[in-house]
Amino acid sequence: MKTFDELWSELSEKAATRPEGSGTVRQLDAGVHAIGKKLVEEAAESWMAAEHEGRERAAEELSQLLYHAQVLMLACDLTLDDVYAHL
Ligand SMILES: N=c1c2ncn([C@@H]3O[C@H](COP(=O)(O)OP(=O)(O)OP(=O)(O)O)[C@@H](O)[C@H]3O)c2ncn1[C@@H]1O[C@H](COP(=O)(O)O)[C@@H](O)[C@H]1O
Repeated sequence: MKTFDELWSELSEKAATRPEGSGTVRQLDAGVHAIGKKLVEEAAESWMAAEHEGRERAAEELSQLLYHAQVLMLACDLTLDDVYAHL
């Protein structure tokens, strides 16, 4: 298990060091359009899971939504503070 902040640190490090085999690096290389599509897909899957598949599946899909939101932030060169400024 990891927190949102821990995941952010891990993904920031991956983006900077670009280790071989990282799915995050692969997605960053695919670009904002591809990452955005993935984010929307995970949002839809979260919605469907919440409405039809129960708490555990909703939690799983929402975790993927958070992951892809962080990847999109990295692709846009945004920091957590940039986003938090709008909360
Ligand atoms: N939390 C996640 C995470 N959540 C979702 N995903 C990605 O999102 C995909 C989930 O999408 P789907 O369920 O739609 O599955 P899928 O359609 O089979 O996936 P794809 O074919 O689109 O890859 C997974 O295959 C992963 O590629 C994640 N990939 C990585 N992480 C974490 O990110 C960290 C860094 O990962 P790497 O960059 O791969 O080392 C690690 O700690 C991981 O735990």
